[in-house]
Amino acid sequence: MLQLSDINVYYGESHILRNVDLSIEESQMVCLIGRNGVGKTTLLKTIIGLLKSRTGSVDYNGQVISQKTPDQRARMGIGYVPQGREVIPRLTVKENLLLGLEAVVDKRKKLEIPEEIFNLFPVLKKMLSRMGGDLSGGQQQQLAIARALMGRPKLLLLDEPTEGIQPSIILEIEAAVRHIVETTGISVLLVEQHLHFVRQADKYYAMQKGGIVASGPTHELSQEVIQKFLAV
Ligand SMILES: Nc1ncnc2c1ncn2[C@@H]1O[C@H](COP(=O)(O)OP(=O)(O)OP(=O)(O)O)[C@@H](O)[C@H]1O
Repeated sequence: MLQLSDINVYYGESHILRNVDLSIEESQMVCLIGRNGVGKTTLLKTIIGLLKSRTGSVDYNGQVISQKTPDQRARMGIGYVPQGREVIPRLTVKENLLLGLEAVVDKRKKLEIPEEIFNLFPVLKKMLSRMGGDLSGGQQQQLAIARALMGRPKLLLLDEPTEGIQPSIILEIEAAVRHIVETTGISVLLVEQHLHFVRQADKYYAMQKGGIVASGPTHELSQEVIQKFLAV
């Protein structure tokens, strides 16, 4: 469903991503690991079209999308939950969720929240009229993922969804993401530092200095790779 080939990305003259090849299949959960500053967020931003690659191509569902804008890519089904979540603090939970409908192309779309969203994140149902900014970090993360799902993505990109979140909520988010992959056919590309969450993925890619230096099924993650590329 997604194929990156020979991706090279620069910030000005700084060469950030180097010859990156990466692929994700339908209904697959893939995890990207690596230390701070190696280029993981840059890679996600390249997939959604916020950054352009100088070489290579981004193929999505059999189509080259390298020239498509971020909003076109969102409408094609690429959902993105940025690091830091970007919940709108002065909108209610409901209003934040409805914003996710922007990515839906169907003109008959209804301004309502499907029950599946609340099955995944029950806490949101009780909080619909609360301001986004009044939610805890963990609740905001759940809201941010739910908002992305409102856009009915086929591929969901999650940038460090457990950063700064308490352990019990991390487990809830993990379970919800795994459930999404298993029941909806959505593919997930996850940037993550927690080993337990990483292990939920089917496949991993490890990055160092802007390049992919190791990859494979997560059940084959060696102690050496874990120590080299993960904080925990
Ligand atoms: N807007 C920018 N302008 C210039 N350089 C940038 C910019 N954003 C990031 N960088 C640099 O690009 C490199 C990769 O950053 P990136 O955010 O992709 O790393 P990361 O692996 O996601 O790290 P983290 O886990 O800390 O978010 C870093 O050296 C960073 O300093």
